[in-house]
Amino acid sequence: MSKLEEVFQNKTAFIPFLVADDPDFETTVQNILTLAENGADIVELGIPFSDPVADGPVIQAADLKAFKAGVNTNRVFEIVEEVRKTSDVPIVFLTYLNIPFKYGYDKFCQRCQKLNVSGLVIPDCPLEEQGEIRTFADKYDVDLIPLIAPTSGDRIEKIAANAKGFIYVVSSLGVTGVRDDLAVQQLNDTIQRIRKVTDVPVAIGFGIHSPEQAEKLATIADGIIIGSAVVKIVDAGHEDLQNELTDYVKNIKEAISVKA
Ligand SMILES: O=P(O)(O)OC[C@@H](O)[C@@H](O)c1c[nH]c2ccccc12
Repeated sequence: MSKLEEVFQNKTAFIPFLVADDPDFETTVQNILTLAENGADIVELGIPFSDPVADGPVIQAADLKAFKAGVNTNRVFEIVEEVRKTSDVPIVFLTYLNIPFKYGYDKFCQRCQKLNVSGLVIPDCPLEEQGEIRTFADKYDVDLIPLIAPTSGDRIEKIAANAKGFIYVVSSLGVTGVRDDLAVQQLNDTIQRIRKVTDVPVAIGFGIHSPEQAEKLATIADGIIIGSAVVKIVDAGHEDLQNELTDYVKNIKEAISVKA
């Protein structure tokens, strides 16, 4: 069982998402630590990319802030390095394929291993195109987290059977961002198909923001991923940001712990 898979043992994992360097280096480090200390089981850290095709307005705006702050891949690794001085919280990167490609797959995955970054979510890299990066991800024990979308159809079993770490089930079509109407029954059907071919944990993301939604989804999934709603709190930039994040994580954590 991979390190990430172990995180899901006996609990529903909460996986909040942040954009690295939004709005700056220090705040990102502090935000990760606050999320970790108050219940985040895995932190998904986005490496900003200039053409984030799967991202909605909230995350795109956060990416722009990070670019203004001067973000680049090395700096994202330095953020993790800083976090590692005080925290072992599991971290996965969300990034588009061009970022590790330009950095060099070997060097990128090696640095992930060194900093204990356990997985990569790469929305523009379908299973069929993983070839090259997979060689290095395997070499350095970094899990490539596959995405399964409502459009995955016949490919669900094949994607699931090849998965390590966890499987990211995308709740709805379109781009990232808060939604009120999630098709729980349809998601459950997808998850049942996945469970027939693998024991790898399944986490749901896209559109989730409220404790009520999280609670409902926790009855069918092993993990809950929340991005835009967390990024919105960060980008409001209130002085008591750390308290706001703390309250948010605690509420979600509590909601998903009362699993039926
Ligand atoms: O923002 P949302 O709707 O809560 O969705 C999660 C999400 O932000 C995070 O996992 C993510 C950020 N960018 C992505 C691109 C593709 C898939 C997933 C993501």
